[in-house]
Amino acid sequence: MSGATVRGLMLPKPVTFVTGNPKKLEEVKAILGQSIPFQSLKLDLPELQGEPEDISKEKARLAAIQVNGPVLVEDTCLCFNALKGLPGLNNLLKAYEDKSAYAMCVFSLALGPSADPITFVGKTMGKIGRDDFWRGLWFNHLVNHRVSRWVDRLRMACRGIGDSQQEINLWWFPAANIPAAGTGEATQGKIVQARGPNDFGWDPVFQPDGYEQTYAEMPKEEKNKISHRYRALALVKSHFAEAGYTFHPHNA
Ligand SMILES: O=c1nc[nH]c2c1ncn2[C@H]1C[C@H](O)[C@@H](COP(=O)(O)OP(=O)(O)OP(=O)(O)O)O1
Ligand SMILES: [Mg+2]
Repeated sequence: MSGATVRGLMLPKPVTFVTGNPKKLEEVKAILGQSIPFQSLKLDLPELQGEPEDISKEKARLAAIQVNGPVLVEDTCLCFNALKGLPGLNNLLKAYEDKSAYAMCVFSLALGPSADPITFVGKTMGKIGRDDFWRGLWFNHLVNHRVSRWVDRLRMACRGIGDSQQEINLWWFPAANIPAAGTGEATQGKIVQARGPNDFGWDPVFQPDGYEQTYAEMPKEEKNKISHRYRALALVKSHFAEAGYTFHPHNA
């Protein structure tokens, strides 16, 4: 977390949580409850290349300009510990053995269009797939010319389902540039057996430590008690409690 905190600062209006993802919004509502007054807005913000914290901050800057007021945004990724750096053959083979991973959520709060965003990071450790569910590596040679340029952390996204309803395609993308499905810009993919409802990203393939269930198999309330999003929002809440922001009475 960075940036000076001014106690009791009056914000011109309630915070706007900006996202294009309705499932995220659902969770943020459930986790925040009445603790922070916020409204939501669906905007498709461009995601620039870089480290997750920088991507998140940049999203906040762009959102605060559009909203012209205080905004909260988040950027989420699922990261394989074995895939630090590029998923070359060696790292992919390592990932076959070491399925440990973490889900990470980076919230950024920008108090206004010219404010420096403050970030809050939450991580939940776990693993991807389970030995008996692991279907093997799937090398796909849509290798992208950009990968050689971007020796950068890769992000994983989930694009639809595999050959059967029970399988999930996970793809690695350079940095933040997760393209629309079917544009052929992925680097490599993997097929993992899905467990649980398949309606929110990689939830059916991420199993948090200490659980036998994937996020998707857990009751929503349970995920919301241990998730990367929950942990990041706990920091956002304490920031609001410490800062004691007030809201302009005419716009609240
Ligand atoms: O708790 C989660 N459980 C499972 N999957 C998740 C979760 N949270 C994000 N995801 C997925 C959505 C997207 O495929 C990727 C990150 O994308 P990310 O850019 O952060 O979100 P987004 O583009 O869907 O919405 P936004 O408008 O807030 O940027 O991971
Ligand atoms: Mg996005």
